[in-house]
Amino acid sequence: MSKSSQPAFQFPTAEIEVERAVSELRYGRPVVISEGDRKIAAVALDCVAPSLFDQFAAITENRHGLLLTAPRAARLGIGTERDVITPLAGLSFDAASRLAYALGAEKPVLCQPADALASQSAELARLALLLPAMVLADVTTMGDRFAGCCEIASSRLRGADAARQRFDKVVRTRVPLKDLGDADFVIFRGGLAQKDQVAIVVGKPDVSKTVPIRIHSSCITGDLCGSLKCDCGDQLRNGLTLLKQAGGGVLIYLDQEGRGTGIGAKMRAYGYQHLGLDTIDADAELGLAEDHRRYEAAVAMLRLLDISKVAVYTNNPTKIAGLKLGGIEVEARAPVNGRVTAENENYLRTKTLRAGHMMDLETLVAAE
Ligand SMILES: Nc1nc2c(ncn2[C@@H]2O[C@H](COP(=O)(O)OP(=O)(O)OP(=O)(O)O)[C@@H](O)[C@H]2O)c(=O)[nH]1
Ligand SMILES: [Zn+2]
Repeated sequence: MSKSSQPAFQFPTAEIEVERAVSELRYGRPVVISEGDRKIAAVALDCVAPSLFDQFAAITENRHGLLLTAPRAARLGIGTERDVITPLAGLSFDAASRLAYALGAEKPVLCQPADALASQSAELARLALLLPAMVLADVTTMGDRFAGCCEIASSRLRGADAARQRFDKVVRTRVPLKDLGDADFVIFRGGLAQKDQVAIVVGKPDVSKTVPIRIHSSCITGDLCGSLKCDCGDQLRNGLTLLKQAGGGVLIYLDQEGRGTGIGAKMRAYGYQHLGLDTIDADAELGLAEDHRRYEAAVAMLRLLDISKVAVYTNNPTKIAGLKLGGIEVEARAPVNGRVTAENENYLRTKTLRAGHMMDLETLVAAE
């Protein structure tokens, strides 16, 4: 066998490149995103070390800028519906951070619309569960100053989208649950920069018929610790009970802390909620949209469980839309509620009024 035909490891897929770029951002290192001849370098303010931030400024000769996503720009009073970039020349790490996500920051004097390549860097940050506050510089003509950094073509970012629905079933094992009897925990692996996902099969649902399901987004504070700030813990346990009462069903537990923004962003947002902002405005201060969740994983998991027709326990219309988009037939929808408390009432009201959740809050409050 000639040398050139020797077998060799190659990892050419778009999702592997994206996952490497995501990992670099999470370690606080710059990533170069290219399109044709054009290249931008991007580093996430959320986890770059101040010394590397200064180094980035020096290497780009202060020609760096900060991406302000459309929600952040709106909170700063910038009249635009697009992402914008504001110059960072002369600004310290702390000043840039204030501009990126502090409450009450002043509107920057200069900004220009961000192009698609710059906005794509925010998409990478979201995949990395980092704030989309990206420090950017056009490095097209900067030679090999960023040669040591991970580089990804923007087409690879788009090309990786298909991986969001590629999952494998890893293992299915029985777990006895309090008050519910035996359940099967089915673990799935795959997607794009995702942790393992879990489906909990309660009882013995007949997958050839309409299967009762709940799609539940992870909430460490509520599900695990009984936080009173949201209704998640109650919804998780009530959801499992409803599935049992329906004769068996499946709870898909998705790794989507903080509506897909990650626990770090969620805790920053809680800090702003303690100062009076509602759940949506608090996220917008951080540059985040109303909801970052996607449901390809849920669709893939249902398919791997041979389920194509479901009745869903949810109050959230976007979950139903996500399932339908993936070709799952949604035959019915039923509510699943938790206790309304003094601490979560505003949160539930915001979900109803601003995010269109199908909840009759006044009746729930009256029932308390
Ligand atoms: N960003 C953010 N996320 C939150 C906040 N409170 C709760 N969450 C997250 O919101 C999500 C709620 O998940 P679910 O209970 O499955 O969903 P839901 O959108 O309320 O819909 P249903 O419960 O199905 O009606 C979880 O990912 C929580 O971690 C908050 O104040 N900010
Ligand atoms: Zn919660």
